[in-house]
Amino acid sequence: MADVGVSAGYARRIIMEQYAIELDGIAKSFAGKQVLRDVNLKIAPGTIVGYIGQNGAGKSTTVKIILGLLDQDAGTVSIFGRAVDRDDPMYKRRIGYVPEGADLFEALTAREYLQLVGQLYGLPESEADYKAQQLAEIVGLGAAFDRRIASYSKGMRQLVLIIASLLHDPDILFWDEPLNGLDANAVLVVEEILQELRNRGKTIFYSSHIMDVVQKLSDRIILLNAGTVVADGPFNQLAASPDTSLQQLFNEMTGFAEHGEKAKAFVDIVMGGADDENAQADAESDSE
Ligand SMILES: Nc1ncnc2c1ncn2[C@@H]1O[C@H](COP(=O)(O)OP(=O)(O)OP(=O)(O)O)[C@@H](O)[C@H]1O
Repeated sequence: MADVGVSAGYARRIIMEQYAIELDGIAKSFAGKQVLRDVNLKIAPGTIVGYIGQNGAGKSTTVKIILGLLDQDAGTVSIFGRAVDRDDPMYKRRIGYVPEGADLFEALTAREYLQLVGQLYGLPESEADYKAQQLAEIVGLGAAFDRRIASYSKGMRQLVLIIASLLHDPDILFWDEPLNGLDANAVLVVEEILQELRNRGKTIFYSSHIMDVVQKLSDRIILLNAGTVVADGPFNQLAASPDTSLQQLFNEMTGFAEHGEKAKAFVDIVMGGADDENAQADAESDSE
């Protein structure tokens, strides 16, 4: 029976790790304005979660609270069954983050930047360097690896951020608009990487405004509207019919149906009061 302790410990670990991310009653206000209200989520490991919502819905605020970058006003956050502790190195090592439009150190080369990031995550310099270079070569950054980031295009910078988020082999990834600036081929590679990571048990919390990609990639979609979760589930369970797109669902759930009218009013103003001219022309033809 010598192995009973090991088995019990293992079983306990499995139970503790039942959820990669758990939010319980999260609330947050800024200057009296409530941005998140009673957000409750339980996310199993090995899931791609598409976290969507209109501008200002509270997506980044949620992610910053999970990452320990912001304090919530109420509620608890647990990562693999442990309450968030920003001083706990285990916690940091299990998480990778691609922030939207992050500033990179322009004066550094990709090699120098990624070595630095790797070391911050506790990797030995030589290991960080070797791993970063291999990853860079696969995504087509090999030739530019020793060039300063200042000379990089938007898509190349995005690839550097993606590599930086993965160097330490985290278990949970927070990716905010990860496909920003990538060309069509790079998009395909990154989408495949995402699915491969999920297939190997990683949990991906994916925020994007590109609805067809979220629909295609996500195992579970969470729609936040004005700080409240208004839809949560696999897309095929949320959609009213097989013909419904996530874009339609999004418009419906966020109460937005006037995109056509808004576009027309906008272009009318761009073109110098076309409506006024049309109204005048109509009035003239009526009086004839
Ligand atoms: N540090 C802050 N101080 C004051 N208000 C803030 C702060 N951070 C966010 N907010 C406000 O909280 C609300 C939610 O912002 P958040 O960035 O979480 O939205 P989001 O869903 O990520 O939007 P987007 O899709 O535009 O990135 C917005 O009204 C924003 O102005």
